[in-house]
Amino acid sequence: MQTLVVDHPLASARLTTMRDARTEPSVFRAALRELTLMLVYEATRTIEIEHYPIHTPVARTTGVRLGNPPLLVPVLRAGLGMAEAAFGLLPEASMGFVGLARDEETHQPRAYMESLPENLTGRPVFVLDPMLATGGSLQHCVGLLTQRGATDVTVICALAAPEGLRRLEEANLPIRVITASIDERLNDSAYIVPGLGDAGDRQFGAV
Ligand SMILES: O=P(O)(O)OC[C@H]1O[C@H](OP(=O)(O)OP(=O)(O)O)[C@H](O)[C@@H]1O
Ligand SMILES: O=c1cc[nH]c(=O)[nH]1
Ligand SMILES: [Mg+2]
Repeated sequence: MQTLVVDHPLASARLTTMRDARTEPSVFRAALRELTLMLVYEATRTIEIEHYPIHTPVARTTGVRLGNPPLLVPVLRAGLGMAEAAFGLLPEASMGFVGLARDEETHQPRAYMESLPENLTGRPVFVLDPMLATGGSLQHCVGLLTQRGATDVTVICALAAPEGLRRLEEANLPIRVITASIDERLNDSAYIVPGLGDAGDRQFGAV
């Protein structure tokens, strides 16, 4: 499994805003949107392109467009805060949705929503979720994608825990992970340390 840490100063500054417990939800959402732009920019560096002829006002030249736009899959709720930014950079993309909520006691993901194309053979997929903690939620989500034939999955997250990365690595999934930070560890409640708390609650309020 390939893991890319985007440790750009602008990314680190947005992440710091998100980590700070004093940050208001509206500011947290803006920082996540801007961080997502940077992560998606890196994720698309090697995306398939095709060349085609165009005319500028001055001359003929060769242009570039995406050859095989990805399916974007935000993981609800917290991944919703990344959806608009990713779609903005990739207007040619389509979007599917997966809803998962982690049980507070067992830390296992409970699936409550799934809206995905039947066949993902040959289609790149970008999964959007700010948090990779135990890795259970993303392992479940990637499982839904590989069952449909996906073999090229990029997981884009703001923060990852070493434990979750290890779990995904051991599951031998066809994925690469792009994140702004690999934090220290998980605590006894399976929260990332130092982390940023509950990414869903920080954006939308506690439910
Ligand atoms: O790696 P894991 O241990 O599975 O934890 C990560 C998951 O936890 C958070 O979602 P949560 O379950 O809190 O749902 P929410 O987005 O509705 O808050 C987060 O957005 C991930 O989906
Ligand atoms: O630290 C964590 C772990 C799981 N989910 C979150 O939102 N935050
Ligand atoms: Mg949550």
